Order: sequence, then C-alpha cells, then structure tokens
Amino acid sequence: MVNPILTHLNSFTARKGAENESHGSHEGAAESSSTGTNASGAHHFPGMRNDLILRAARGQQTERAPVWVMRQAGRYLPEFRKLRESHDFFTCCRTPSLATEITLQPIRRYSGLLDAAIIFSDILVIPQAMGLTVEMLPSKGPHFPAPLETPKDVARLHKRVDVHKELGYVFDAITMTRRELAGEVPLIGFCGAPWTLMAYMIEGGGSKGFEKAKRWLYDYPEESKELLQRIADVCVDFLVGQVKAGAQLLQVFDSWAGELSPAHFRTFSLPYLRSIASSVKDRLACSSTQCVPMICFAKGALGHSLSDVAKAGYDVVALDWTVEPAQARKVVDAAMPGSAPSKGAGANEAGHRVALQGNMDPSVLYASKEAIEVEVEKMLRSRKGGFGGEGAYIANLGHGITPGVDPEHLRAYLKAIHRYSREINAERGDD
Ligand SMILES: Cc1c2[nH]c(c1CCC(=O)O)Cc1[nH]c(c(CCC(=O)O)c1C)Cc1[nH]c(c(CCC(=O)O)c1C)Cc1[nH]c(c(C)c1CCC(=O)O)C2
Repeated sequence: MVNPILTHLNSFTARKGAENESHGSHEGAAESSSTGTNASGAHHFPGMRNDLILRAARGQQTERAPVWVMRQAGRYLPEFRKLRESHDFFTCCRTPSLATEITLQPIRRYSGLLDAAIIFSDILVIPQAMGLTVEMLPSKGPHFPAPLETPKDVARLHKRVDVHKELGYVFDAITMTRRELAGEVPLIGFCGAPWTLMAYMIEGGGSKGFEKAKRWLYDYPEESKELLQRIADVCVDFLVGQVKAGAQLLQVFDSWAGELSPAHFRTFSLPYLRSIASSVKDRLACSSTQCVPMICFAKGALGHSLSDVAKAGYDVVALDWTVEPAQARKVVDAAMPGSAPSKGAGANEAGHRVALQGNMDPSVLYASKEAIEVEVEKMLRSRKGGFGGEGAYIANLGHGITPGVDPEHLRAYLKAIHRYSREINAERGDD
C-alpha cells in the first residue's frame, strides 16, 4: 500500500525541485547540491536557496530579518491536530516520515514566509533516552509515571546512553527532513537544557512552582550537579548527532531557567549551558563537520543574567518578551566589547557579534491583526531602538506559539516582520 504521507512528501520535493529550476537561487547558496552520502558517511544535501537565518546567526547584516516561531509545528495548526487524531504524540516523534511531515506543515502553509524549519520532536526525548518513561496525556501534557524522588533514584537511569541507539529516530527524521526541504530553508535541531530537563524528571510533569526540583538544589546540591552533568553529556552527544544528521542550527531550550534565583541560575544552569556550547563546538571541530550556529534560550533569566548568557559561548541569545530590544542589544554588546560593528572586529569565540532572537509576547497573536502589526513595528522600530536594521537579528516570539492562536494571525505576524524589516533596512540605506 502507498504511504499517503510519503506520497505527499515526494510531491512536495518534486514541486520544490521545479521551483528551484524556474527561480534559481534567490537568497544565497551555501552548500553543494548533490544528494546521498559520501565515502566518509557524511550526508550531502541540496544547496540552500535561503540562508538568511544562518547569516543573521553569525552576526551579519541581512536584507531583512529572518523569522521562525518556536512551536511553529503544533496544536494551533488544524493539519497537525488532524494527524494527531490517528497518531500518538511520541509515535509522531519516533516515526521519521511523520516527524518530517509535521515539520513541513508550517513551511508549506506559510510558503515563503518562514526562514527556518525546526525538527518536530520534544525536549523530553532525552529523559526517555536516559531510561525514564514519559507519556503525553491529552489535556495535561507530559507525565512521568515514575519520576526521580530522591538521589537514590538516579540509579534507575542508564549508566551510559548511546544516542544512536536511543535517539537515532531523531537523526533519521532530520536527514529525511533536510532532503524533503530541498534547500528551501535551513533546519534547526534542538534539545532541552539540563536544568529544565532535571526539573521535569523530578516533578514528573509540568508544575506551577517546581518545588520538588528546587528542593533538590538545596537538599542535595552535589547530587543535583552530578545529575545535571549526566544530562549535559547526553545533550552534547545528541546535538552533535543532530548536526551530523543534517541540522544547520541548534537551539538549547532552558524554558524553566526563570524559576531559579540568580544565584541558583549561576550555579545550576549556566555552567551546563556553557559546557554544552563549548563541547558541541569542540566535538564538531574534531570531526571536521562545519560548526553550526547555536542559540541559547534561557527563558526568564535574562533580567538578571543577560550579560552572562551573552558570554556563554552561543552565537545567538534568544530573548523572552520581558526584555527591551534596545536594552538587550546594549547589554550584549557591552558584554562582548569589540563585537559592536562600530568597534571593529568580532568578539565572541566564533569571531562575530552575538546575535539576538525574539521576542514578541506570544499572547499578542490573540489580538487583532492590526494590533499584531503595531506590535511588530514597535519591536523592530521602537523610538528607543528596536531590533530592525541592526543585523545580527532573528525575529521570533518570546516563547512558543500557543494552541488557541488563529493560524491567520500568525500569517499576519510573519508578513509584518517581512514588511517592516525591509522598510527599515531601506530607510537605513537612504541615510
Ligand atoms: C518545555 C518544552 C516541552 N517541549 C519543548 C519545550 C521547550 C519549549 C517551550 O518552553 O515551549 C520543545 C518542543 N516541543 C515541540 C517542539 C517541536 C518543534 C517546534 O515546532 O518548535 C519543540 C521545540 C513539540 C510539541 N510538544 C508538545 C506538543 C503538543 C502535544 C500534543 O500534540 O498534544 C508539541 C507540538 C507537548 C509538550 N511538550 C512539552 C510540554 C510542556 C508539552 C505540553 C504543552 C503543549 O502542548 O505545548 C515539553
């Protein structure tokens, strides 16, 4: 029997191929255009037709701000909900053809408006790979039937995690998606940050105050650090594997960083975020795979630690909506003296200005399309200094899009980003 999803995917590829021929390259090509695998086992993918996000992530000025949206494949899309009627959440994650199909849903729907795809998966695949059971309950979200209660329970985790064995399905989905994207936009890989994953592993699911996980930090600080390090080690292997499979950008989600006090953030989150960035980059250099830009999203921690996060070794700092664009740019440039274009040479380890990503409040998408446009213009052009025109900027929301949003409102947001960022760039050109 013909698999309807694969048939759909194949027709998508055929269509893209035709477009490629008729329009050629329009936003810069970055890679070779053969397909298949070379003698050393590295993948070759179709050449890129839009590499705006890769350039912005490397601190460059771009003709307009690239844009993608956290959780862009998700429950707000009717086509995702339809597919979920017949497939369990983690089955979607574990079946490369399904994960590929879901990853492509927003790319297809918002054709030409999104500048990146993010692989469909979840941050909780790492706790699963470490030996914990995680279920996705229909109206409750993630649920761990047997969470870690005391440090003794850490013995239940696998001593060594072979990511190829446990998470090879994510690598396969990435490779398949890269092929299907056929160079239309870059593909983002991701993982959860150690603190956020530890919080889920102890709480057993979502939580209002994360009291159980935070209690560990006070009662068992050394055991907490050991657990965080074990998670960080898996994160590194997992991210490196994703790049080898075809991911072109990586984001580390520390969604619950804001639950920690500044001191606890510096002790129990930041060191692991840092070591993930440096180990991934070291490992990729060792294996001579081109280094991909990395994005750090430490939600809720930037009010006290933006400058530390800017120095943590990432190419891009993702901002939530509680941070003022102009203020963020100043703090980040000051943290990396020499990285501001006016001061000459690049300053981070990668030799470029640290880029920013974000940061509209996702709730704005519930407001009218007119209000959405006003907020986008403010974000890009505020009198106090918006993100627009500065380069080194990737437009996004300040957190994931929520299930109740009308997909047409997201379209209004994406169109407004294109329109205002082009306008602002043109005005700068006129100066
Ligand atoms: C905290 C977190 C999780 N998962 C993730 C985070 C970090 C980002 C954030 O802070 O929002 C990351 C994630 N989860 C998902 C993606 C896919 C890629 C994307 O489109 O961004 C990504 C990047 C799919 C998903 N992950 C989940 C869904 C919905 C599940 C469903 O279909 O029922 C999707 C599309 C489930 C999930 N997974 C998680 C929760 C709390 C939930 C339930 C709440 C919700 O539905 O948003 C854990």
